[in-house]
Amino acid sequence: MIRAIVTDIEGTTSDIRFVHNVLFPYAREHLTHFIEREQADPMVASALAAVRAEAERPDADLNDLVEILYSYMDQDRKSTGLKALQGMIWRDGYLNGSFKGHLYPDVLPTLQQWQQQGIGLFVYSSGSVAAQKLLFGYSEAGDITGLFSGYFDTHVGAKREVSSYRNIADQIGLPADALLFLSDIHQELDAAAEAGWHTVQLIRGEADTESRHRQVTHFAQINPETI
Ligand SMILES: CSCCC(=O)C(=O)COP(=O)(O)O
Ligand SMILES: [Mg+2]
Repeated sequence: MIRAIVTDIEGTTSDIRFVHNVLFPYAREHLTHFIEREQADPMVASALAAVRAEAERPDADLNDLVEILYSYMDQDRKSTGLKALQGMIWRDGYLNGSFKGHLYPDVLPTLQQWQQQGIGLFVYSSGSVAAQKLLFGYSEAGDITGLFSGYFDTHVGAKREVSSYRNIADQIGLPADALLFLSDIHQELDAAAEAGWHTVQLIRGEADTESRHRQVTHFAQINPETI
């Protein structure tokens, strides 16, 4: 029996184009000024230290860090330091009304239904937990963070690693076969399935012919009671 559902964001609850055409360019545009302005903030300093460590460039100055971060953004590298900084930059964009978090229309009513059924709801994204809370806190449907019991980011591990799903199951405190992971990326679902989770793939765009996971186009097609 499914007792908790963990959902990806990009391509699952929200349009990949919102992330790639709105969020990522906003972070890119404001990165240099943000780092110059906020470098003394302990959370910014900690994220910059993480980037120096990841790049194995302990002596990198601000110019070097901007160059490294631009290259990570070009590669869409799921760097924990970059993701922390992007989340902090997006905060300004949400607060000043530059954008709201995109949600597919089927997402909110189905999450509400699952919550009423007593199913725990969680998020797992490469975006930082702070960025996840912003997207759902300033979503097109208003603040829906109350639906979620917890959030996970790359601090538990990368999304294609089996150990990440074991870590999440430990933190939620449920056995793997009581957990359902929703994602658009079959490699992430492969890792979750190897950890013993149930999986469903969201196909919001083109079909994925390489996938061995059950595929749906909307959340409303998923009935946790029959999984
Ligand atoms: C919190 S929305 C931004 C998501 C993000 O930054 C990202 O890189 C999405 O990556 P994912 O592995 O979750 O598809
Ligand atoms: Mg995704």
